[in-house]
This record gives sequence, C-alpha cells and structure tokens, in this order.
Amino acid sequence: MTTTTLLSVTDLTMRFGGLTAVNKLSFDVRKGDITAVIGPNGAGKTTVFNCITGFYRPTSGAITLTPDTGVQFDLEHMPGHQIARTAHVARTFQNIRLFAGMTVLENLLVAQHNTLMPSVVRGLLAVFGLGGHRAAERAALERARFWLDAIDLTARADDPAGALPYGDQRRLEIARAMCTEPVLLCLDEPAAGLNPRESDELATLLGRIRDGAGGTPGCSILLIEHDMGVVMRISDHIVVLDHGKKISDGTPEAVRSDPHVIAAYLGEGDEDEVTEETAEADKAARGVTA
Ligand SMILES: Nc1ncnc2c1ncn2[C@@H]1O[C@H](COP(=O)(O)OP(=O)(O)OP(=O)(O)O)[C@@H](O)[C@H]1O
Repeated sequence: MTTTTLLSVTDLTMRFGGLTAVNKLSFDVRKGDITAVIGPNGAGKTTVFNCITGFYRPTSGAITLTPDTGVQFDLEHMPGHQIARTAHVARTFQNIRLFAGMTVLENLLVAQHNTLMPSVVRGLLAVFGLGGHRAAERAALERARFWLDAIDLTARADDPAGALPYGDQRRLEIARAMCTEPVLLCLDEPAAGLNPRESDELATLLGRIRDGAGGTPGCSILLIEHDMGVVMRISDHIVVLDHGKKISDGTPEAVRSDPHVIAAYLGEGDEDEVTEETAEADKAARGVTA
C-alpha cells in the first residue's frame, strides 16, 4: 500500500538537561513536497533535523519514514549511518562539508562509496570473470556526471572543490547528497550566505530535485531556512516552530498571514541587529527593488 505521507513526526520531544528544545512536536512531510521548517533563532529547528537524521536520540516520540518500497522505518531507534544508508535520508549541514582538496567530480564519487565498496568485492570476482565491478563504477560515474550537469559544473569537474565560489559549493553539496539517491533530502539553511543570483539558482535546483530532473525519480525535500524569500517561493508546505513548539503549519500563504507567526518574528526582530548591508541583502532576497 502506498501513502502520500513520507515522513511522520509524532509527539517528538528532545530535552537537554532541564531545557526542552523540542516539545511534543507533530507534523508530516508529504511525498513530492518541499517542506520548510522555519522559526526564530533557538526555536528548535536544527534539533528536529538532528533527531530525524539520527544525530540525536529523541527523548520521546516517533519519527516514521514510509517510502514506496513498502518497508517502514522507525528512525527514532536507528543510528545515523543506518538512516543514511538503509532508509535513504540524506542531509547537508549549515557549514559546508566538502572535501576541499578533492576535485568536484571526486566529491560526487566519494559520496557513492556505499555502492562502490561492495563492488570492490565484486572487483575480486571480476578477476575471475564473475563480477560487475566495472558496471557499478560506470553507474557511479554516470550519476556523478548527471548531477554535475544539473548544477552546471561540468566544466569545473577537475577543479578542487575548495576553489569553487561559495554558491557553487553549496549546490555541489546538494548534488553530492543526491548521488546517494535519497528518498528524503534534508537541507540545513541551504541559502545561508548566498547572493540573490545564487539563491535563484538554488531555488531552481531544488524545484528540479522535487519534480525529478532528467528522468530521475522526484525526491521530497525537508529544509530549514531563514531566507523567507526562498522559503515562500519554493515551499509547498511550511511548519513554524517557536520555543520548541509548533505554532503554525500550512501553505506559504496561510503561514505568512498567521498572527502567531507574525508575533513570533516580530519578537525576534528586537534581538537581531539590522545593518544597512543586511537590510539590502534581505530586500534583494525577497525580490524588493525599491
Ligand atoms: N546539544 C545541545 N545541548 C544543549 N542545548 C542544546 C543543544 N542543541 C541545541 N540546544 C538548545 O536547544 C534550543 C534549540 O536549538 P536549535 O539549534 O535546535 O534551534 P534553531 O531553531 O535551529 O536555532 P538557529 O536558527 O539559531 O539555528 C536552543 O536553546 C539551544 O541552545
């Protein structure tokens, strides 16, 4: 039986000593959607991500992944490496974690070591004319080249990843995650530090990933993002947290006009230092020209 819900978070609670970072949080991620988790600083967004991807073991609650394969995964009991490898949930981090000294192409091949490692065994078999090592290598290379093309970096395949402009590095990280063929892609602030043109390229890429670029199956996306221009433009569904609790959940239009959300963000505005530079960057990200 197939369901339209890919990920179901139910009554998720995460405590650090006396601090409740996430408090009985429930929400769903539908298949084929871009779902954004937003909220003021310290609202609990990264903690939710860390619970979903196995970096933290939740204090209580359930996190259930139901891909079309029919196998259901209870992520709250699984270690991070199994969530990535068996449940096919991929993630990126707030800070870039590429192998800066490796080439762009090598970064995409390294991501596929899970499929290539067993092929080392197959390589031994190949010596005796029995295995499919070369086929696995060829498939990995094809996948890497496909995602290189999708992020417009084919011409820079042999350059060190660390030499790329910041926005290209961000998209390379996403391409690297896509090389693992995830069913759910979790992105932690993918637009952070991007200029308006780079934010546009990111939004286009995420749309293509969701819809299934070039014959690939579409991939659901869960993202944390502070850039409201990007969030409102690309999200199908938004979950808003404040002080570890859900305060709103719905379409961008519904969330944008929700008084609880407006109040939460107005409260945060007092703490943020708004400089002329950040204001201009924010305006540009929102597409405000005057
Ligand atoms: N490992 C930890 N140990 C103790 N407290 C933590 C830990 N991780 C997060 N917290 C606390 O939990 C609360 C939620 O933090 P979290 O990083 O999840 O918020 P956030 O919404 O992602 O914030 P930001 O937008 O600033 O990244 C904060 O009060 C934070 O200090």
